[in-house]
Amino acid sequence: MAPGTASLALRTPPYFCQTDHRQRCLAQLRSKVSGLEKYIYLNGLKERDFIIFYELVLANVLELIPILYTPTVGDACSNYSHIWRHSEGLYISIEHKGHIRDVLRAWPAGQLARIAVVTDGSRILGLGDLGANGLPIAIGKLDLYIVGAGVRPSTTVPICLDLGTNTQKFIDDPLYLGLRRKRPDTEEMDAFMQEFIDSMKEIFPHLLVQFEDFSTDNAFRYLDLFRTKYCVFNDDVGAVVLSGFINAAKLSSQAAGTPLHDQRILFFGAGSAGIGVAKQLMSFFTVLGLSEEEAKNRIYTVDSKGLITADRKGLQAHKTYFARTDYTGPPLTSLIDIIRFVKPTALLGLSTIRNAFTEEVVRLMAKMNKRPIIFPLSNPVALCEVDFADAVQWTNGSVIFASGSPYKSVEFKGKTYEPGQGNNMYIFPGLGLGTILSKAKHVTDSMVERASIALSDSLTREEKEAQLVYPRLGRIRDISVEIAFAVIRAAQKDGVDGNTLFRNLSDDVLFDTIKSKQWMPIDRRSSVL
Ligand SMILES: NC(=O)c1ccc[n+]([C@@H]2O[C@H](COP(=O)([O-])OP(=O)(O)OC[C@H]3O[C@@H](n4cnc5c(N)ncnc54)[C@H](O)[C@@H]3O)[C@@H](O)[C@H]2O)c1
Ligand SMILES: O=C(O)C[C@H](O)C(=O)O
Ligand SMILES: [Mg+2]
Repeated sequence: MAPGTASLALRTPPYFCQTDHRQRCLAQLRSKVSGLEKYIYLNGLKERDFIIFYELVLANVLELIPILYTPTVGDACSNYSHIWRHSEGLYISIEHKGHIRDVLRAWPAGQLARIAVVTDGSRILGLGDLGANGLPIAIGKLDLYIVGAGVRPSTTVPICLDLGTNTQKFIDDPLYLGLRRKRPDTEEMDAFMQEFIDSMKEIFPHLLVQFEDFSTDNAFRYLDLFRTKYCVFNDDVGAVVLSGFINAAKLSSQAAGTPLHDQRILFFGAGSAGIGVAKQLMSFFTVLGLSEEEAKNRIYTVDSKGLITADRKGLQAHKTYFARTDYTGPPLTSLIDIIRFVKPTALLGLSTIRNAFTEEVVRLMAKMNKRPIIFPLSNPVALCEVDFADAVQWTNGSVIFASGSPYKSVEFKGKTYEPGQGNNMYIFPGLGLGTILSKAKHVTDSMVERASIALSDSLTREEKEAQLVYPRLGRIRDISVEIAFAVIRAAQKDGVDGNTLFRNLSDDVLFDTIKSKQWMPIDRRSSVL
């Protein structure tokens, strides 16, 4: 026997079968009771055998995505310093300032890197400032790119910027993984971010950067500062809601017998997500022929102080655009009073306030609308504005519903109701794939908008008949191809595509080309580096 063979034979049981082992792993996973235990198991499996890991996720998308991603990833982030097992992403600390390049060089992907998700942990989902515990959100998003769009694992770079945290309990936690200091002031942070983005461009020249879960002001500021110079975007200020809203508005207008542009949208929550989504929804009206002013007039925003009006003192910059000038009375603070004033056809929640859409609120929406659109979009589930079963019951089944986090179907009066999931996970995988394949220099507004429209158009006839507003998640890979296709064509139209060869491809050939580029877990060379 050759040296070493005996020990190898001892390591692998003689009748070991890979297919059985997949089933074994699934059984082991399912034997775990809590979501967090399942997350830890999957995380270990990925480290041990990334092929089996991705095979299992691809074969069980509906069961496993909610563990790797929202909502369970929220628990993983909250507890990350305690459940940490091994290094799995890149930490860049504010103490690395001056030599960020060297830290980036240590990541093995180098020139092969195509996509990074970067968080500074300052607003993870609706869970607040989690500091260095934010890394799993970047990993979860990248798993969606891999599973949902077929991006090659070895080209992904999860990054957590460790700039300290303003959450004292983490600073006091002896197991906390990050820097024990408060976050820097704007000047120090801006200088760090500029060096970071310049270094990224130098070390990873072909990289698309997704900013994720930065606190509101920084989310807007860094996107504005960097988006024309680098290939960056932020999916939290974005597109998925437009897709679902287009389909929801068709159903609700049809039921009411009113024109589509009569929709009036009330945003409960006016942070980076609320205002970002509101801006994206402007195009719903402008493509119907309304002017910018008319479109803006159909959107109302609410924050913790009530309906946002232009006469409010000290209004934050990002809230001024939608501030109302048609209300000058005493501040309208109760959601019921606001709904009575606005008479919305659609109520969207991005407030992080659990159960903010009370029975009274939901019943009032149903009284005012034959088919009220209610989208409680705050993540994770524990912060969702209303549960699906309640929304169905309180509207007697008339609600058109989509939430940020997943809900199960419910039975009501002998009928099955299927919820929509208005989560940006439908958009960013395809948007990323299209951007990478077209080698786009920037992510333009129309690339994002086309991604959104492609998603709303992607419903099958059966899904339309079932009155869904989003396609079923099990089809995410095919949906991502449709989105990537639309994104590539939009990049070409805007002249930002670096891969000009795609311009000459017919639609059918481009479609097949995108499909052929999707990574499948059969290629062991594409290990998670
Ligand atoms: N579904 C999705 O795809 C998606 C995408 C992005 C963000 N989100 C979710 O949206 C939520 C908000 O994210 P963000 O970045 O805008 O957070 P944020 O903290 O910046 O904004 C929260 C907003 O809610 C308002 N608010 C807080 N308490 C309120 C109250 N009692 N009444 C009325 N308004 C109140 C705040 O004033 C603020 O305007 C998070 O839970 C996040 O997970 C969902
Ligand atoms: O991460 C998610 O589930 C969606 C979104 O990016 C969020 O911040 O809530
Ligand atoms: Mg996010």
